[in-house]
Amino acid sequence: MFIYILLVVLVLGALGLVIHFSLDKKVIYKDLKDKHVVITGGSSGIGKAAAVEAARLGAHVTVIGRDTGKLTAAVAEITASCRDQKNQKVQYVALDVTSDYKAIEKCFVSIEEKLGPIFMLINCAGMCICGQFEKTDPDVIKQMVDLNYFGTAYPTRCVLQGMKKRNEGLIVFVSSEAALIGIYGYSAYSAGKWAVRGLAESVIMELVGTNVRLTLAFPPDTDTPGFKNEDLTKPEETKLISGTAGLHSPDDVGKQMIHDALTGKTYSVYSVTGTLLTLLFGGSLESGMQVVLQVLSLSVVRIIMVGVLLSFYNIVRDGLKKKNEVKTK
Ligand SMILES: NC(=O)C1=CN([C@@H]2O[C@H](COP(=O)(O)OP(=O)(O)OC[C@H]3O[C@@H](n4cnc5c(N)ncnc54)[C@H](OP(=O)(O)O)[C@@H]3O)[C@@H](O)[C@H]2O)C=CC1
Ligand SMILES: CCCCCCCCCCCCCCCC(=O)[C@@H](N)CO
Repeated sequence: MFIYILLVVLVLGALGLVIHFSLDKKVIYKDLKDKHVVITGGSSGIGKAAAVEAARLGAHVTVIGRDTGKLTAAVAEITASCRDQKNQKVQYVALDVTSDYKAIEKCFVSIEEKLGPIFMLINCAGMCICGQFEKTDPDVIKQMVDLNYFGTAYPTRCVLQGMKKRNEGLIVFVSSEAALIGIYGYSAYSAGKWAVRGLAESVIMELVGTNVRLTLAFPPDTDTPGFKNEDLTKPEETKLISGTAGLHSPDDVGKQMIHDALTGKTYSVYSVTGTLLTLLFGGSLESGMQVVLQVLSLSVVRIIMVGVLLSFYNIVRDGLKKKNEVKTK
C-alpha cells in the first residue's frame, strides 16, 4: 500500500515537473506604462471596467464600440482614472466588429497610426440573446456567432502578425462559463462562446516560442447593462441554472482579467464554479500543478458535475410541469 502511494506521488510529481519545464516561461508585466491597450466593447460593462484598470496602470487606451454617445462618456471616465493625466492618451473609435475583415483591418491600421503599436487587445464586445433554439430568430442565431466569434477572430487576426514581429503582446478573449457546459436557453449564444474557446486554445499552441500570450476568460453572470438587458427576456430555467455561479461585479471581473493577462495566465476564472469547470473540462497546460490537480480530482469532480447536471435537468423538468399546469387550467 505504502509503495503504491509512493509510486503515484512520484509519477504525479514527475508529470508536474515535465510540464513545468516544457512550457514557455511565463511573461509577467507589472504595469502598462506607455503601452497601447485596445478594448473592443470598452464603452460598457466588463470592457469599460477593464479599460479603467488599464488606465490606472498607465496605458494609452483605445475603446471600440458602435454608439458614440456611450463611447464619449466612457472616454471621460477612463481619462479620469489615468494615473498620469498629462501623458496618457485615451481615444475612442466607432467600429462595428461584425463588419467585414477589410473594414476592421483598415480601422486597426488607423488605430495604430494614432496611438502606436498595440501591446494588448481585449476582445470584450459581445452579447447574449437567450431563448429556446427553435423559437430563436434565425438572424439572431447568426448574430450570436458574428458578434461573439467573428467579432473576436477578426480583430485578433489584425494584431497577431505585428505582435509576433515585435515578439511581445497580450490578447484576451472573453468567453463565458457557458462555454464549459451547455445550458438551457443559451443555445444560440453558447455556440459563439465555445467557438471562441476553440480558437483560443489553438492560437495558444501557435504562440509557442514567442513572447505573445493569450488569456481566455470565462466570466459567470456579471451585473452589467448587457446583463440587465438579457435578463429581460431570459427564460426562468436559464436564470436558475446560470444563477448557480452567482452574480459578479464588472469591476472585479474587468480588473482580474487584466491582472491575469499581465501575469501570463492562460485561463481567467472568477468563481468556484469556474475553477471546478475548468478543472474538469479545461484543456490548457496552465501549470504542472493544475494538471496534477486535474488528474487527482477527475473522478470526484466528475461525480459532482453529474449531480449538478441532474439538478439542472430537474430545473428544466419543473419548468415544463409548471407550463403544462398553466395550459390545462
Ligand atoms: N455580463 C455577463 O453576465 C457576461 C458577459 N460575458 C461577455 O462579456 C462581454 C462583455 O459583456 P457585458 O459587459 O455584459 O456587455 P455590455 O452590453 O455591458 O457591453 C457590451 C459592449 O460591447 C459593445 N458592442 C456590442 N456589439 C458591438 C459590435 N457589433 N461592435 C462593436 N462593439 C460592440 C457595446 O457597445 P455598442 O453597443 O455601442 O456597440 C459595449 O461597449 C461580452 O462578450 C459578453 O458576452 C460573458 C459572461 C457573462
Ligand atoms: C463540478 C462542477 C460544478 C460546477 C457547477 C456548474 C455551474 C454552472 C453555472 C454556469 C453559469 C454560466 C454563466 C454564463 C453567463 C453568461 O455568459 C451570460 N450572462 C451572458 O452574458
